[in-house]
Amino acid sequence: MNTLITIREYETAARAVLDPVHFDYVSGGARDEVTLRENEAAYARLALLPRVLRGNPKRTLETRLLNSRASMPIILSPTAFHKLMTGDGELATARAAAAADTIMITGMAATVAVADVVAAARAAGGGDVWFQLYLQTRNDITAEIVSRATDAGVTAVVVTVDSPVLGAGDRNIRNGFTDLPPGLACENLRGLGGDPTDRVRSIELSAELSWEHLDRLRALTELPIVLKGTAHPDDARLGIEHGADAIMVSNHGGRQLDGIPATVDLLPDVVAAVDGRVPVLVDGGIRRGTDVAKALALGASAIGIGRPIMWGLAAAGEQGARNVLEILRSELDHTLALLGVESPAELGSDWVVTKP
Ligand SMILES: Cc1cc2nc3c(=O)[nH]c(=O)nc-3n(C[C@H](O)[C@H](O)[C@H](O)COP(=O)(O)O)c2cc1C
Ligand SMILES: CC(C)CC(=O)C(=O)O
Repeated sequence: MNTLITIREYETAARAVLDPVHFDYVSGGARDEVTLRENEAAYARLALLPRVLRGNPKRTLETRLLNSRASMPIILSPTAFHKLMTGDGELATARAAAAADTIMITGMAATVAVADVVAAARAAGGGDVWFQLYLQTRNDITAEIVSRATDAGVTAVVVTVDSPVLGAGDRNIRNGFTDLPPGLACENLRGLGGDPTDRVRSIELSAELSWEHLDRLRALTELPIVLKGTAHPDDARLGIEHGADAIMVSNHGGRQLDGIPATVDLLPDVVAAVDGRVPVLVDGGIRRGTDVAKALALGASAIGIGRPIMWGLAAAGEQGARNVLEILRSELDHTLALLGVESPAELGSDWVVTKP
């Protein structure tokens, strides 16, 4: 699959091989998909302003985030159900992330248990794994899930807070996609079902959750906590007050509230509110190295990609996910060269202009 040279081509390749129901699940968004389209369109509305003759022959993309390091500021956002894309599921993803020497955020809704994901990343030579959590209303269940992730060796917990209820994907409703096919399950919830006939517990999304639940999580783990899915600057501030060690600006790839702004448009106000106290990450709609550079210039310490990895996995398994990461790495490096900088840290808001 080395003939594929852009993320867009991976999307096309994924469409060609996947069951259309699963392609729609991955690629679709909520309702009219306004936010899904906006996430990408907003990057196109921003332009980059290069500087010239700066004598920067060497570049580095090396990034430090919380207690982790990555070879580049491009990490893997958490996405559910990788076994729908490729037989090895999250094991393939973990190997690809390790090969790229970057951070994989494995999901609570993974089809491979977190311990096996971390083991696969380690066996492939490294790459930190973070664990994405949906807070459960029952603290003992949250505690058990976090304890499994901690024992597995993850180095941060990413708490997704944009999902008091499940987003409404019209494509999924039309396709009748409600359940995983037989044989696949959310392995991180195995054995938590209580009822012996339902050994894999269902993921509970709840509108009952409040900042108190985050306080309880803060009390039960020493791992850094990343708050994922904040849009309002005041929620970023509140998150830090309640113990978050990083903020991830995300609209869940346009899969939750349709009509919420593009994440890159939300980013500057959140960065201002956070005021350097903790790192800010962003995901949604990033398909090119130039998009990565724009997000970094607007204050992100790193960016996450969701669908591109899924498309890579669908098109060519582990190798496809690796290629996706290498395409973005090489595009970002090339963009930095054209901008006249030697590292992401040099970028600031004066490198970006909004087109009229
Ligand atoms: C198929 C799919 C499944 C996802 N599952 C989760 C999940 O389980 N937990 C979560 O926090 N975010 C989930 N997300 C959202 C991603 O973490 C991320 O915010 C989003 O995909 C970024 O946008 P992008 O796909 O345009 O890169 C999912 C996204 C996709 C496309
Ligand atoms: C609720 C999860 C199981 C999946 C998810 O977050 C998504 O598909 O966007």
